[in-house]
Amino acid sequence: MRTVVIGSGSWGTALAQVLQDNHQEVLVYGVAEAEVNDINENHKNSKYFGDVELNPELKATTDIQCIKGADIVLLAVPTIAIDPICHQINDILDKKTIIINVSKGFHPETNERMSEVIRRCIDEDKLSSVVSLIGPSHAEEVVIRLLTTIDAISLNNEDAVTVQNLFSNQYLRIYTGNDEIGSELGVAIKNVMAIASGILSGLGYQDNTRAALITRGLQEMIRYGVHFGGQQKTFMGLTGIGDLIVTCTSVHSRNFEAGYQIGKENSVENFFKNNTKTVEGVRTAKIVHRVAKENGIDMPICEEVYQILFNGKLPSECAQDLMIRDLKKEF
Ligand SMILES: NC(=O)C1=CN([C@@H]2O[C@H](COP(=O)(O)OP(=O)(O)OC[C@H]3O[C@@H](n4cnc5c(N)ncnc54)[C@H](OP(=O)(O)O)[C@@H]3O)[C@@H](O)[C@H]2O)C=CC1
Ligand SMILES: O=C(CO)COP(=O)(O)O
Repeated sequence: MRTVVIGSGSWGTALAQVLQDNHQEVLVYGVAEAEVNDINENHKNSKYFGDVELNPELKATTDIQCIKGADIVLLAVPTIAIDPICHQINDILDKKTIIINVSKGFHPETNERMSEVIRRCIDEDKLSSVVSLIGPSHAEEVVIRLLTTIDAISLNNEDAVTVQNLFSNQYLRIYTGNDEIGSELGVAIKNVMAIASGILSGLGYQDNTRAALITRGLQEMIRYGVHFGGQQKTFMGLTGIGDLIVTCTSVHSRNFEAGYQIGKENSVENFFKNNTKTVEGVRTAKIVHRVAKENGIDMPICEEVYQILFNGKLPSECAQDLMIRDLKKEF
């Protein structure tokens, strides 16, 4: 099977290398010539991985026409680029293709999940199915082949199994699942929790606070996910608690890192002035705020993150406000 990975950033490069390690036919398409040249000539993607040596067989191109005839197209671009990229590739695809989504978040205007965006933008006769390859996985660790487990989630079990078999190896183990709603909502909302976790660390709170955040954050994810048709058990799996733990506790997480800076400075100003990284939780916080309000879903942690990011509320005040809410039963 021939796979094209769209996006020469961190996750696209790491996942393409998995396929190359598995001796599959794979090519990376990137818009950034510097990243493409770095992969082809130096066998590195220095912008994201410094001196890490990539599999020397891995190749990249800036020619989008390379998707012609591909059996699988893996989209490894930020959520904001999924809609335009799908429209662009829809004009080029010439046969039924499995589209793999790895992005975590929502469409910025329509609030759609990523699988919904892809199904809307790709013609039915060019789409076998959407498979979301998601779970607890920092590219920085996968690229150096540290043991990782994630899910291939799809409404089409056969395609999920195909993706499972293509990507699984000694360092990456793929499970399959079909709860698209629960899984995609879980991996999106955990980014907001990772920002919250970073903020709390930046403010100086320690282990007790982080455990509280992860546990109560999971309850918010379940409340939101079940409201929209996700299965509660999904949130106990890799795309729920698994991804929540890895992003709320890791120095690799850009969402955690953003939150840490905001907490440390007790202000969002410098983050918004200087950030150039993909921090998906920021847009997700805005969407969750809006959708939760419209649907009467209680999301106190997400709401405080929204107030910090978009309403100028002080992080220190938000942390205190969460503690002095009306007392209640845990479940
Ligand atoms: N990194 C990780 O560990 C993981 C990331 N993810 C998710 O994967 C998604 C992609 O993130 P990630 O790889 O980390 O992001 P990066 O910022 O590392 O890379 C994004 C890449 O997409 C490129 N890009 C942006 N817009 C377009 C476009 N319209 N067409 C083609 N390429 C484009 C960027 O190019 P340029 O450099 O020119 O901007 C860059 O090469 C996110 O939703 C993230 O949440 C999921 C799991 C793990
Ligand atoms: O989704 C991720 C790990 O599973 C990556 O997290 P960040 O986007 O916060 O870096």
